[in-house]
Amino acid sequence: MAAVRANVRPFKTLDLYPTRSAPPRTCTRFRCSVAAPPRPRSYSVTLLPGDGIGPEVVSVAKDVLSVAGSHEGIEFRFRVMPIGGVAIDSVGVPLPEETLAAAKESDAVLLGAIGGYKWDGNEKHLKPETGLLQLRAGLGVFANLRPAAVLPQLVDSSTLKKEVAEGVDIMVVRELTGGIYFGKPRGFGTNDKGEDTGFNTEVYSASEIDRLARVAFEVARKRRGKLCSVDKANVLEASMLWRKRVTMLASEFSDVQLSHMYVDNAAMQLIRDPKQFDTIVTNNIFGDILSDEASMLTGSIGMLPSASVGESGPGLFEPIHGSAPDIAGQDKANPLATVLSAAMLLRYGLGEEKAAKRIEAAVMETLNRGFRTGDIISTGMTLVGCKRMGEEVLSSIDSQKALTASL
Ligand SMILES: NC(=O)c1ccc[n+]([C@@H]2O[C@H](COP(=O)([O-])OP(=O)(O)OC[C@H]3O[C@@H](n4cnc5c(N)ncnc54)[C@H](O)[C@@H]3O)[C@@H](O)[C@H]2O)c1
Ligand SMILES: CC(C)[C@H](C(=O)O)[C@@H](O)C(=O)O
Ligand SMILES: [Mg+2]
Repeated sequence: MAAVRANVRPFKTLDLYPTRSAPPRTCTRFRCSVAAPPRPRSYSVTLLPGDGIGPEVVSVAKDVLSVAGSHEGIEFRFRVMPIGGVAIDSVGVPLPEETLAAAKESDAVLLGAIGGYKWDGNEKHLKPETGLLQLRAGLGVFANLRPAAVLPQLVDSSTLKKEVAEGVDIMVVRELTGGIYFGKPRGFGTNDKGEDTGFNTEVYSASEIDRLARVAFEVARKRRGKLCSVDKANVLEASMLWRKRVTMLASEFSDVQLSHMYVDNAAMQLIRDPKQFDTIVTNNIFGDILSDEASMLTGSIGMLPSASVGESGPGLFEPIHGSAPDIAGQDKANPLATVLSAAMLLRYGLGEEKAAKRIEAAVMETLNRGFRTGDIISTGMTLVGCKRMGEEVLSSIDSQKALTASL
């Protein structure tokens, strides 16, 4: 494994849709041409179920990974580690050293969700969310890809009119390890009137913007060639630099059509006419908010996967939703965001395109067969829980296999 880690991994081409071209065996994303090392067929995956619905959805995704992998001759070595609230309760910190070490040593990391009411009042360093931010920073996964595509089967689950929602296919490229989430100074203080204050700092360096923008241009190039950079450059200095750097980089990507939009307008345009967007690139906090908004175009936040990647090392794959404490432990969670994150893990984390496609096709087939969790239910469909949805995806994988065998 050490030899693999010393090289750029073969994984991360940025074609996020299964119907498009297969990934090359060299890394194009960062303009390097290092030959891909021989591809192992046995992978270590660190599972971080976390809190709330996290364990429920990760359990389904683990089974789906195992079965899809077995059909493609892939074996997984899973290691389950604590993060978030469960880690605080068991070892006193939201990201135990052992968890970060295991994640770094593995080939890919799959996370469920963290957080819950129980820990909401904790000090910052003892919040589950702090553990997640430490994990992202520790893995150096600065580029967070959040695809929001309206599947034909779920057009009626969108809260928007059919003609507005149909055909939406957006990729949000969110900066993940900088900006106001990590900027200093931050903290609590007192102003000159003796009032309590709380403060954070939105700060970006040119190199942080450049590396993320390059990923976004490459994503856009492989999609429909349109990149919209979302900022607040009419007010914020960090956004002014953001816009300047993104504009400068555009000359390296003359085949990509770059536009800029203020974030308040972008929030409105996403609802007014979402089909105008192809790829969106934005900072950490705007990306957090806009991707939740974009998820609702597709019917439910329970459908949206994500992949977070850095320049080297394992990627982090997680649904964009949280721990959903309101439905945790009730077998009501939609596991498909995590199942689709597992597909992204195979494609972008491990370069296992066929297995990724197998999972995505099984999800489509399961929806075609009418199975829906409560968040995406519509008239005439069959309401199922989290576990049953997982079983139906597994059965769809097996029926694909049977079909292939009979051809
Ligand atoms: N990456 C993460 O781990 C992550 C992301 C967001 C929020 N959180 C944490 O999760 C906790 C709850 O946050 P929140 O309520 O603002 O957001 P949330 O995403 O957990 O839930 C928002 C709403 O969406 C629903 N929902 C979310 N995922 C679903 C799924 N898979 N299937 C069906 N319905 C689903 C929930 O039931 C809830 O009504 C907080 O502690 C927050 O910090 C964690
Ligand atoms: C839980 C929180 C730290 C996290 C974020 O803000 O990045 C979440 O909202 C997400 O979208 O993954
Ligand atoms: Mg979020």
